[in-house]
Amino acid sequence: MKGADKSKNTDRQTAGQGPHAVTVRDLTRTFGDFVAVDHVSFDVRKGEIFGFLGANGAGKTTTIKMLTGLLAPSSGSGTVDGLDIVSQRRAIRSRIGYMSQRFSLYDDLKVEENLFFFGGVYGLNRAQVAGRVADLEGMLSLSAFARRVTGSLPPGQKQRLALACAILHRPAILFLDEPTGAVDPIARRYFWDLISTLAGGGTTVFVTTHYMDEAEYCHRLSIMYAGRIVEIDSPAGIKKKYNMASVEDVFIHLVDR
Ligand SMILES: Nc1ncnc2c1ncn2[C@@H]1O[C@H](COP(=O)(O)OP(=O)(O)OP(=O)(O)O)[C@@H](O)[C@H]1O
Repeated sequence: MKGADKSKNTDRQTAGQGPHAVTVRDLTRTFGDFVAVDHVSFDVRKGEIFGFLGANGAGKTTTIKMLTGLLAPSSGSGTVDGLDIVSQRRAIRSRIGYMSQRFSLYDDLKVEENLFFFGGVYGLNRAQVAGRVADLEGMLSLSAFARRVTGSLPPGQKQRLALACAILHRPAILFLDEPTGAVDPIARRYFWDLISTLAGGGTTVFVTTHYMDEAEYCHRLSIMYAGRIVEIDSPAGIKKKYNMASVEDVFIHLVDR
């Protein structure tokens, strides 16, 4: 595997050092008496692949919703690409890409129609979308199935299309919420090559996953438990600290309470 070669993790720990793509301080979100995200603080470096891990219900999606302007924090603060997550929510939307396991594509539209639709949502005209799709051809090979109806595509191709739609407007930060949940191991591995290529080009990638082999491809990991971040470091640093052979072992040690 070229892009996502685990042996490159050491180099990646220094990737994107400098100004932060995301900063979060004491970010908290309650639903009634329930504290879903509890005084969370962290920074994500520009160009970093930041893995945001946690068991079901740990508070990952709630955190992402606050960072992407979909949910107001109860308290605390944060910036995304230098913009305030409370007062500059609208401006943040044009700087970020978002893709989830559900892919959010229109199944009844052709592939190219989905691209033009999402390009339009991001303010691109047809010529700009066509130009960007041509630029992405080498990476995503969309032309082979551009005229097919999206609903008829196998999951791996749908995933590539969803990624293309999320990066048409060249976002500075790409949020991926369990992006590989629906695809087979070959498509997952291919997808991580794409993620590495994007990060190599300077895009910051903020990704949640339940696959611990994927966690190993990230520059740094945050592990969340019951609304709090209980560990944050590189995969190598985390394994060394707990003297364990895999991120999965550390993850289970930290969240299986
Ligand atoms: N709108 C809401 N109202 C009440 N509780 C909520 C709401 N949204 C989330 N929660 C609760 O907050 C907690 C955190 O949910 P969240 O979806 O952020 O977890 P997660 O880490 O993303 O989990 P998963 O891996 O299952 O996606 C859960 O207990 C969830 O039930």
